[in-house]
Order: sequence, then C-alpha cells, then structure tokens
Amino acid sequence: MRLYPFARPALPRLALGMLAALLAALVALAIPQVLQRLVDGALTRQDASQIWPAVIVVLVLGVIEAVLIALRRWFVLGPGTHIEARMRNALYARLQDLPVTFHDKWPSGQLLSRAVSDLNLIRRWISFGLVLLIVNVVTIVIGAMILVSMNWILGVIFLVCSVPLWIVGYLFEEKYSVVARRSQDQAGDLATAVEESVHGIRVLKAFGRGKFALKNFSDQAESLRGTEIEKARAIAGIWLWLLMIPDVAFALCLVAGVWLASQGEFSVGGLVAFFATATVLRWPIESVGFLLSMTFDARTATDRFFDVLDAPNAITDPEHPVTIDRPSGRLAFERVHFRYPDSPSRFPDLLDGVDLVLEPGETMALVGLTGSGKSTLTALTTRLYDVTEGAVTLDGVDVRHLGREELRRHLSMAFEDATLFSASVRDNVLLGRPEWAERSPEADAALEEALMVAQAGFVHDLPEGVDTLVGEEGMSLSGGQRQRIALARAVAAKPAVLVLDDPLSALDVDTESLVEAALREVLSSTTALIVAHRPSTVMLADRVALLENGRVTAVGRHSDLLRESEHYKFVISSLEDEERRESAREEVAR
Ligand SMILES: Nc1ncnc2c1ncn2[C@@H]1O[C@H](COP(=O)(O)OP(=O)(O)OP(=O)(O)O)[C@@H](O)[C@H]1O
Repeated sequence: MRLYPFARPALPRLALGMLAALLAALVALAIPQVLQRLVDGALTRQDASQIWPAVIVVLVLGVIEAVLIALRRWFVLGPGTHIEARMRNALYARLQDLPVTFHDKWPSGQLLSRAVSDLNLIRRWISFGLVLLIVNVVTIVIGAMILVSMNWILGVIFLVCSVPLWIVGYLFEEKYSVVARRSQDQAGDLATAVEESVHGIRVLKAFGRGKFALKNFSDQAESLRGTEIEKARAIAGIWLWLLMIPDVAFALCLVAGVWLASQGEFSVGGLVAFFATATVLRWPIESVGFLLSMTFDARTATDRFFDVLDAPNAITDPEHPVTIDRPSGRLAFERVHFRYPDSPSRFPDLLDGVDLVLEPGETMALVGLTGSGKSTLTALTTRLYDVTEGAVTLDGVDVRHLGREELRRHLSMAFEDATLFSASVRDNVLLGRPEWAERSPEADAALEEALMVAQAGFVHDLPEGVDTLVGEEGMSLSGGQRQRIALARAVAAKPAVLVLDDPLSALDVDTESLVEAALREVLSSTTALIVAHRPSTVMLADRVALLENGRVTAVGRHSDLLRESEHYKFVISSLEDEERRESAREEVAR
C-alpha cells in the first residue's frame, strides 16, 4: 500500500498486463475442456474425423495464450521501470532534504545499496512477481473450482493435498524475511566498505594497509556469502515441498480417478481433462514459492527504502517562512547552546551560551583551540545543524523562520573540505546561483570576478578552461586548487553573509596571502565570519572572537585582545608556531 503513490501513474498499464495474464490463464484452463470433448467425442462415435475441429480450436487457443503472455510482458515491463525511477527520485530528494545529523549516522554504502539494489528488487517484483502472484492465485482458485465441478471427490483430494503448501509458505516467510533483511543490510555494509576504500585509496596505499583493507572486505563478503547460502538453503527447502506436494496430490488423484472411471462415474475424456487442468495448475502452485520469496525480498527492500523516507527530519522549512528582501547582513548568536544528538548526556553542551553579534559589513575572525567548536558554530548559521537552545538570527530574524533556500541565498559558506562535483569548473563555481546556469555576460563577469578573488586563474590553463570537467569524473586537482574553486563558489553567490570555515588551509603561505589580499575587497562589502587557523587570516578581520570551553570569552580588535587575554595570546602564538613550521616545510619542499 505504501508503494501505491509511486505506482499510481503506472496502474493502467499494470492493470492491462494483469488482464492479459488473467485471460491467458483462462485460455489455458479452457484447453482441457476442449480436450475432454475431443476425447469423449472421438471415443464414443469411433470417428477419427471428429478430431479436427477440436484440434484447430486447441491450436488457436494455444496461439491466443502465447500472444496474451507476450502482451502481459510488454505491458508490465514499463511500469516497473517507471516506479523504480519515481522511487529513486524520491529517495534522492529525501537525501538532499535530510539533515546533516542523518548523514553523520548513515554509512554511504547503505544509502547506495538502497538506491540501486533495493530499488532493483522492487522493480523486478512489480514487473514480474506482483502480476504473476495475483494471476497465479486467481488461476489456482478458478482451477480449483473447475476441478471440484468436474468431480468433487477428486477436486477435494487435490485441494486438501495443496493445503500443506500454504502452511509451508507461511513458515517460509517467517524464516526467509529475517535472512533477506540481513542479506540486504550486509550488501549495504559491503558497498560502504568499497566506497570507503576507494575514497581512501591514497591513505591505504601510503600506509601499506591494502592487505588489511582486503582482509576486512573479504570478511564482510564472507558474511554476506554465508547469509546468501542460508537464503539459498531456505529457497531450496521450500522448492522441495513445492515440487513434492503436488506430486503426492497427483498420485492420489490418479488412483482415485482410475477407480472412479472403472466404476463408470467418470468418462475417460473427463479424466484426461481433470489431469490436464491439474497440470495447468501445477506451475502456478509451484511458482508461489519463488514468487513469495521475491515478494519478501521486495518487502524488505521496501522497508529499507522507507527507513530513509521516514527518517525524522528536524530541520525543515517553517510553515509560514519569513522573507528578507535585502538583508543588511547583521548576524547574531543569541545565548546559543548546542550538543550533537549522540553526545553522552553527562557531557556539557559543546556550545554553552554563545553570545556574539556581527554588525552589517563587519568581518569577524573566530579563533580557539582545536576542538573548541568553531566549525560547529559556523555550521549553525546555515542550519546544517539547529541550535539546541537560543537562536542564530539574520537581520533579527531567527534563521529557523526563513525558508532554507532563502537562507542559503543570503548566506553562503566555504569549508575546509572543498568538495567539487563532477561538472565543469564554471558549474561548480556558479552552483549557488542557478539563475546563471545559462551563459550570459553577467554570469561570465561574476565567474571571472569570483575566480580572481580566489586566485583561481589557473583554471584558464586547464585543457578546456572553465568548461573543464572536475570532480570525481574529471580532472584531478590539487587540494589547494580545489579549495580555491570552492572559495570562488562561496564568493560568486554574492551573499549578504559569507561564512568561511578555514577554506585556505591547503594553500601555501604565499598563495594564501594573495587570496587574502583579493578577499579584502569582497569582505568590505559583506558580513563575514571566518574561522582562522593562521595569524594572517586574523589580520583580515575587524574584530576577533575567542571561543573557549563552549563560550565566547573575548571579542575585540586583535591588538586589544593580545594585551587583555592570556588565553588569546596563547592561541595566537600556537597559530604562529604552526605557520612557522608550515613555512619551513614549504621552504624545504621548494
Ligand atoms: N558530526 C559530529 N558529531 C558528533 N560530534 C562532533 C561532530 N563534529 C564534531 N564533533 C565534535 O565536536 C567538537 C568540536 O568540533 P569542531 O569541529 O566544531 O571544532 P573546531 O574548533 O572547529 O576544531 P578544529 O580547529 O580542529 O577544526 C569535537 O570534540 C568533535 O569531536
């Protein structure tokens, strides 16, 4: 029933497929009736020429049945792929919508296996299993009625012998669905392992841990293999019963049928028709087993799909979003408390009442020891996480009261981890401005300006300039080059507030100072919050905020803080030490 919304547009074709399948089943059931007339007619009249009209009817019915089966296949293939595509789009949209807290917890392989193999199972079930299951059950019911009407004793024997099939099917379901769930979860873990090792291939190679990763992977593959064997055993077991039970039913019916015929209660043609009908029913009865296993696989896959669709999403758009046409860029943290959802309750809040105001146009640097919560604080501005208490406001409006799209138009962010998508440099830089997806002089000018600020002129020397494909499928770029493109992306969005979470860390000291010089102009016209890991970044700021034990303990001009705060002096001197070490490393490298 939960698949119904995805299946609705495809229902007419599914219904036509089902109709074709039902007609094919009825035709198959009609053939034995013709056979009965054929046999009885030929025997009673002892006239061989009586056989031809019946033979022609049987042949025509056979052709009609074949055409109907072909039509069934043709009708049902399309709906399966459509439903799969709709579900995949829904899953993708949901993944985009779900908060970072969800992605922190869910391994990417589990999501990948849901998007690929689980949906594949559902498609195969819709295109094949669902229709056949319904049609086969209907065929069995109609066939059983025909059998009982032909001879109620034989019919009842046949049906009573089929009852154990349903019991076996029920017991099978109980066992199989648990194993199927385990197998699909393990396939997800395996996908995660592949994804992680492909992503981390450089680290694995550098540390010579390829063999360790392989061992880890083969252990997981072995567990999956074990579960698959368990699954195959369960299926083999049910097949044994499914093949054996109809055989017993046939044997009993044969004995009873021959005896009844010898008593004159049954014509020879009737006996032939009875067994021909029972033979037509044999495949539907036998196939119930694997159709059930397909159904349970698909049900597990559906459960796994809805695990993601039903995952709670605390970060949503408000029902009645507030809009700010032209924000001045006043950004404020008002008594902000924050803890990560899975942090133990005995731990204090990571951010413990942060009060901080950035006036419009102001550049503020955020400094603090490692792990003090600087990145976390910046993440609250774009609602990657929501505050636990207090509020982050833009122009006095709680960011939770703005639509998320509007918020991200007003406020853009560059991260230390510069992710580039498999697209051209141009599309990567203009990601935050969808209205510039088409080339225009305005878009080109903004692109060039952003590249210039980020000192990313190197992109013009790439094989196809700004149209060069980068990201996983494209050209490999250095960490510093990627960071500059990511910085250009944040700048090109021309936001009212720019949040930079240490986006220059991969640049050498010289390039960094060039970028900082170019950034100055951008920063003069926008509010900016910059996580600073180098003293030179601190120099870009009008004021500096010091984060310590989850609180902002000092805010002011760099020179004032150096005089007033021992902790600030300590943090800055450790940044200077780090910068000196880095310069020395670069010097040696040169
Ligand atoms: N997604 C997360 N889930 C749970 N805890 C997290 C998560 N991200 C960070 N933390 C924890 O929050 C604390 C602060 O991390 P954060 O990255 O904000 O610090 P930071 O000041 O930016 O550090 P650095 O200067 O090293 O980048 C750390 O103890 C970290 O372990």
